[in-house]
Amino acid sequence: MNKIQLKSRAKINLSLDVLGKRPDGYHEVQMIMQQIDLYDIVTLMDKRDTETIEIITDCEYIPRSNGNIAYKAAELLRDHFHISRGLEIHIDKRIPVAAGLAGGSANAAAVLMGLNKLWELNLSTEELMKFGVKIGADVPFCIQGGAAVAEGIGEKLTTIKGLKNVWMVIAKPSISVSTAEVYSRLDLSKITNKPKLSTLLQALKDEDLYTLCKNMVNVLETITEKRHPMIKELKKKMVEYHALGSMMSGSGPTVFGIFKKYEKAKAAYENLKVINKQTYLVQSYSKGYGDE
Ligand SMILES: C[C@@](CO)(OP(=O)(O)O)[C@H](O)COP(=O)(O)OP(=O)(O)OC[C@H]1O[C@@H](n2ccc(N)nc2=O)[C@H](O)[C@@H]1O
Ligand SMILES: Nc1ncnc2c1ncn2[C@@H]1O[C@H](COP(=O)(O)OP(=O)(O)O)[C@@H](O)[C@H]1O
Repeated sequence: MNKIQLKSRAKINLSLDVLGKRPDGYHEVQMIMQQIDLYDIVTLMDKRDTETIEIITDCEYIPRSNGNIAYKAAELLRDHFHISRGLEIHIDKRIPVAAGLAGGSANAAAVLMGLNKLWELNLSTEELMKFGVKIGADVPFCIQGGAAVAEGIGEKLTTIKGLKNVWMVIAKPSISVSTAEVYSRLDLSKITNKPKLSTLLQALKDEDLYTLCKNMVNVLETITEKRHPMIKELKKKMVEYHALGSMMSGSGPTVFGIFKKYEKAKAAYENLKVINKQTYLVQSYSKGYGDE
């Protein structure tokens, strides 16, 4: 095999709580992660006439050098296993960049999963996830896929029953947010509204979208919202267009709305697209990765 193609899916956070700060600067989190069917296409091509790793993409917002996290993922495996072959990584970007949707982490996860096959490394999912966390806190979840409670810095995962084929509208305002900056602005002593994990997990088990939507909380939301009032406006609009609930994903600025019926989601999508260009109509995704 000398070529492999994977869908590299985005995630949203159905809840996000920050429990503390570690000595290394990272934060202890507790969050519900849910993959969605919004994806980049990552193609890996084995190159035997060179030893270089090359990123090929039309997207002007991501690095083509070793600053690209997909490059870092390939470099990590190549150096660890002393692989003396080259690689082309083609990234067809559809997930908005720096959005709180883990697009970069999903690309890195796809590279690790793909190279495991292309270079016949025979690593288990757990082993791939250990390499993944060296690249980014969200990478292990992107390898596992589906839905999970993520703890630690995001790498300790418990698989849960997530949302099955639920319609959502995803709206990314045309502003970029730095995850590191959002975490650094968070004052742990000032968090008043925290998500109730057990209530949310029960709602997911019961497929009770109303209770889920009523109880979704992201403690990073107020931080990003303060700088970008557009987030609050988008959430308000989502609800006006009949979303059962709406929240910011991750460190933002993307806002998602959850809908009971496709028709309502479609109407909200059509309306929001007029005022916010990067708007998507998608379903939640409940399976893991695979060659596609
Ligand atoms: C907020 C979340 C929620 O899913 O997602 P995004 O908004 O990035 O999608 C994650 O916690 C982001 O994970 P990820 O984006 O992979 O983080 P990394 O690249 O490892 O770290 C970027 C920076 O964020 C901060 N960081 C990240 C994770 C964490 N648990 N605590 C932190 O303090 C650190 O300052 C770190 O330098
Ligand atoms: N393959 C990649 N895809 C997306 N962003 C990348 C990639 N490699 C590096 N980056 C950089 O990582 C940062 C965060 O990107 P991304 O993963 O899309 O956002 P988030 O962590 O908010 O979900 C951006 O500034 C981007 O330039």
